[in-house]
Amino acid sequence: MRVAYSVETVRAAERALMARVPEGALMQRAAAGLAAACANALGTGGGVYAARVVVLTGSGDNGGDALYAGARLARRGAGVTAVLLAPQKAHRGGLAALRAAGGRAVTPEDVDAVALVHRADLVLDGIVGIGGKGGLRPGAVPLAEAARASRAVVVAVDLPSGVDADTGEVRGAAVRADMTVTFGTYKPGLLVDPAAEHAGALRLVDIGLGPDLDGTPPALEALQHADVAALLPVPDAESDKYRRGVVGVVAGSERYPGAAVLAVAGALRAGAGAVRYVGPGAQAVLARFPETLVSAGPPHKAGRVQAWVVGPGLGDGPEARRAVDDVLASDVPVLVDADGLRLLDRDVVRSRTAGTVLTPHAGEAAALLGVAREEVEAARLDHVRRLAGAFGATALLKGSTTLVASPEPGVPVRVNPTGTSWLATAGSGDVLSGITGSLLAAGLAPRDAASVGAYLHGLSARVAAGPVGAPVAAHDVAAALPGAWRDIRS
Ligand SMILES: NC(=O)C1=CN([C@@H]2O[C@H](COP(=O)(O)OP(=O)(O)OC[C@H]3O[C@@H](n4cnc5c(N)ncnc54)[C@H](OP(=O)(O)O)[C@@H]3O)[C@@H](O)[C@H]2O)[C@@H](O)CC1
Ligand SMILES: Nc1ncnc2c1ncn2[C@@H]1O[C@H](COP(=O)(O)OP(=O)(O)O)[C@@H](O)[C@H]1O
Ligand SMILES: [K+]
Repeated sequence: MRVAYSVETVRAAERALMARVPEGALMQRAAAGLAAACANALGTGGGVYAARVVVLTGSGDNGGDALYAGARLARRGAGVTAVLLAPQKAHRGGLAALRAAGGRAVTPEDVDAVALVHRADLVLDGIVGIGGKGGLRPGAVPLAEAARASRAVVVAVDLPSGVDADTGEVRGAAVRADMTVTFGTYKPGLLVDPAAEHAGALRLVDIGLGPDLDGTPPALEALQHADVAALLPVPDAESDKYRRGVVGVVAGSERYPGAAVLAVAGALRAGAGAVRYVGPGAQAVLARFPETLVSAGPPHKAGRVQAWVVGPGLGDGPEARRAVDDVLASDVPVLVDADGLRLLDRDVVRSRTAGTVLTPHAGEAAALLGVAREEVEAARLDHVRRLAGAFGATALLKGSTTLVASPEPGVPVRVNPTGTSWLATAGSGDVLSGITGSLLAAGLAPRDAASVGAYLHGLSARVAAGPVGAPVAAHDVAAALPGAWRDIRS
């Protein structure tokens, strides 16, 4: 499991650890790891010796880390120039170390710092770290832009400056890095868009914070293969189709029978023993998947299921509304997606005794919360938590980083690491509903079903897109599910 802690927790752990280690030790650990990562990055170009390194230096310890790392690179023969954005407040020890190693320090008033950045092989972004508030200040903006436009490798120190460490929001200008070297633990902003997009590849440097973080719940978790393998419902000798779970799918309409086919396609390959389909798309479903158990009539007359999926392609007529109400009145877990989300009654969801999973994209989440879509996209973490709290349900917010929040406060939000933008294709959300519903029917808790569902879905899309990447259609994602399972279990 990859985890990320809030700034408050990081600060508390740092204080506890600092009391036990010599002064400055943590910064030296950070700088050593940072310099090694930079040397590595330069190694793939011309190497450290004679490389042109520019250190963008702010007023705090983030700049201190960058200056000490610059000193280490200077000792190995790099030409290192620190551009001091707040000369009076630049980290004294770091500055002295850089100068002693043969590096120099300048200010944007003395030199054309933008030109320096343009000529650099590597730019270290030590403007601001976890002490930052808001976007970059005006003086730093041209330098960040120059770094992006140059052919230099841009390495962010702890965080890309200008992004919010706790929320993943980017309110204003921010550095765009090729790589972020972060210390002690991941910060939520490194894993959640839009901030995560600014971070590039992530490297975590161990500075010994682990024991002081243990015992505090992280803000975010990202499942990895081993975690998912332990949660996948694998049949054993005692299993039969009913014990593996039956998932009911209420999806599709005369107008959109394809949504039914795609949701069933996901459900059939995600672990339940059988799939029941209820709705007007039965013919299309059976033509594609003869193993589906179809029925006409209301969902509650369809026979026993262990979980329902309701909503994809359902439309919003009276039949659709009745189907949503019927399913929500059941005492088994229910996943509500797409059109189903428009037909929801918040109080009905809140009063359910079995689990409910809501799977909106940003636009649907915005409608459920009564805010603008752009606000949801800008502050995904905040809105997925609000959605879960408001509906007393597990919320899975789809998009560039898919997030899963539980209604209980204090439970870490799960962020899906397997997503790929090849998934941005019509109908792929229907497949995700089927997968996640199937996992619910197989007995996974709502939060696990949603996060394992998103993981399998993203991985299947990657498998389908292939190592180089190529367009995939939603049914390709469903067809690639067995490959993703095998990859996780091997
Ligand atoms: N935690 C750990 O275990 C370890 C942490 N370590 C390192 O320390 C870093 C945190 O250092 P920190 O506390 O000195 O804060 P930091 O981010 O340098 O900001 C300082 C000042 O910047 C300013 N400022 C604010 N917003 C701004 C903006 N948008 N744009 C520009 N400037 C802005 C504001 O000062 P002001 O100018 O307002 O006086 C603020 O006070 C951390 O990220 C990591 O790199 C490691 O050494 C090892 C162990
Ligand atoms: N830029 C992106 N990067 C990664 N995944 C994405 C991106 N855009 C969309 N997705 C994923 O694609 C799926 C689209 O689902 P949805 O919006 O419901 O579409 P549809 O209704 O057409 O099925 C979701 O799983 C979502 O997380
Ligand atoms: K930084």
